Amino acid sequence: EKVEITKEQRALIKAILDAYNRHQIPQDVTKKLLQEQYSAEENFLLLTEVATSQVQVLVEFTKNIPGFLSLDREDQIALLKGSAVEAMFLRSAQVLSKKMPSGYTEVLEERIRKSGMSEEFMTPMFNFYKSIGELHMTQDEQALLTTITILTPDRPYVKSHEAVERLQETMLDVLRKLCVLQHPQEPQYFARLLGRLTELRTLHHYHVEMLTSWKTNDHKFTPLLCEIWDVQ
Ligand SMILES: CC(C)c1onc(-c2c(Cl)cccc2Cl)c1COc1ccc2c(ccn2Cc2cccc(C(=O)O)c2)c1
Repeated sequence: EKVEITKEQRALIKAILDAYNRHQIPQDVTKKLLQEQYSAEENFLLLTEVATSQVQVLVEFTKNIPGFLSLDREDQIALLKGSAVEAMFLRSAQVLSKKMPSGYTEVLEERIRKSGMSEEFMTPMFNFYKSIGELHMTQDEQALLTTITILTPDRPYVKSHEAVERLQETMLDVLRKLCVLQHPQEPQYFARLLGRLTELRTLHHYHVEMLTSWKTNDHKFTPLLCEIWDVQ
């Protein structure tokens, strides 16, 4: 049947895309990534700074998702805590799969590879980066997929499951239409995007172990990361 995006859905896409593009990591953080010397300690410190800055960017983005601020306050926190890692894996995949002229992505990738993370997490992480890169998502698809990840109703401690589900379904409907209209030659494209969300959950589980192994090697996190990731 003829798929068409309504006026309201176009407004929704615009609001989310504007929010997604407005929030970038501050220049001084990304400049450091290019300039500082290489060592496991320095790489870990820089990535901690990037992650902390990314969480702040994520909070601002989430506040601009239409309907999010109308959710129960405690549910807003539960959704942010539950989705932060997945949203950051998605964001890092989107950034790393873009070949930047400054050689920025290579530097970033190098620092991740040499940040004291064990091999067993490296492989699935870089496979994920590759699988996201192969999708060649448009900006609005990336922004909507991040929004859908944040609005996942079955995160721990979410009380009004239905309210979150309704909001997520609104976004899923828009993304489905976008995929049909923007990838007409790939009828399974939408399903492939949703398959990435499943992969994100696996990475989320790996991440909990990554944090534990960094903790045991006496690595320090910032207060914001400790709060959002329940690290003591
Ligand atoms: C605490 C720290 C060592 C850490 O623990 N787990 C991860 C971690 C890791 Cl190691 C991978 C994926 C997710 C997380 Cl939380 C990290 C490093 O976190 C990040 C977070 C975001 C990242 C990166 C790398 C790239 N990005 C995206 C990015 C970088 C620069 C600019 C912008 C932008 O939007 O302008 C976006 C690392």
